[in-house]
Amino acid sequence: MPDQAERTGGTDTAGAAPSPAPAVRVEGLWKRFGEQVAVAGIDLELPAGKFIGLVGPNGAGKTTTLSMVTGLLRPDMGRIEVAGHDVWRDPVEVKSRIGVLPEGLRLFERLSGRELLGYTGRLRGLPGAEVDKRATQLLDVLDLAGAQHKLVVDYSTGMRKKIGLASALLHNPEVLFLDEPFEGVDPVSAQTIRGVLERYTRSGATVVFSSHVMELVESLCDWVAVLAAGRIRAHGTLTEVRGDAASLQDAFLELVGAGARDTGESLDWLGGAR
Ligand SMILES: Nc1ncnc2c1ncn2[C@@H]1O[C@H](COP(=O)(O)OP(=O)(O)OP(=O)(O)O)[C@@H](O)[C@H]1O
Repeated sequence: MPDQAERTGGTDTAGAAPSPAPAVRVEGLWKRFGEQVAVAGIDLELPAGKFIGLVGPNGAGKTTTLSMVTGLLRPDMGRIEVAGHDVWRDPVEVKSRIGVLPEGLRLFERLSGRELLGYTGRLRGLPGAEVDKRATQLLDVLDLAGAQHKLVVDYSTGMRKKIGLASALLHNPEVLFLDEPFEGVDPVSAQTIRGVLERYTRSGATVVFSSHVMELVESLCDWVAVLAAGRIRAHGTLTEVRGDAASLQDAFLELVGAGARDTGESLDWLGGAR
C-alpha cells in the first residue's frame, strides 16, 4: 500500500502554454461541524474549460466542499475564488457566473416546470422573450416538454434533476457545479444530460460534478480530484490520477485506503440456515 501523500498533476504540469485562470481556486479551506471535521485544509485549483469530477467515499466532504465553493455554506477558514472573484467578498458577482445543482435539490414545488424556468430566468435578470426561448429549448432537449405544465411536486427524481439542471443552465453560467447529477436518473436521461454537458464544456465552460460512480467519472471527465476524510488525496488529469492502476476505480481504492472490506467472521448468519 503506497502512503497516502497527495498525488498531483494537472494545471502546473500540463505543458508549456500558459494556462488560463483557474475556474476555481481554493486555499486553506476548513469546515467543522461540532467535533466532526468535514473539510480539513483543502488547497486546490480547478482548471477552466474542463469536465471535472470530484470523487470520494461517503462522508469524504464533497457536499460540504461544493456548498462552500458555491457560497451556500460559510467556511470556518480559507479563501475561495470562482472565475476570478472571491466567493465570500463578492457573492453577487460569483453567483451571476455560476450554476448550481445542489444535493437535496429544493425547488419551488408548486410551480410547473415551465413556470420554474420562467421565474428563475427573471431572477437572473434575463428578458422575458429570451427566458421563453431558452426554456423551450431546454425543456425540449431534456425531454421535459410533455411535462412542462405539471407541478414540480409531481415530478419523478430524474425529472427533478433535469429541471434543476435546466434552471442551473438557463443563464449560461461560466462554471456549473453539480452534486451527484446522475443519481436516480435513468440511462436514457443520463445520456441526454451527458450530451448537454459535453456541448456546454466544448464551448469553454467548466463543469464540476461530484459522484461515486467511477466508470461515469472515467468516461466523462478530463480532470479529477479525489477527496477522502476532508483532504485532497490526488488531483490532476485522469491519466495522472489513474497512474499505473488499471482503472480509476482501482486507483481510487488505493488512494482512499479502502480495499473491499473483508467481512471475516462477521455476518456469518447471513445466508446461513434459517
Ligand atoms: N450539517 C452537518 N452537521 C453535522 N455534520 C455534518 C453536516 N454536514 C456534513 N456533516 C459531516 O461532515 C462529513 C462530510 O459530509 P459530506 O456530506 O460533505 O460528505 P460527502 O462526501 O458529500 O458524502 P456522501 O458521498 O455520502 O454524500 C460527514 O462526516 C458528515 O457526517
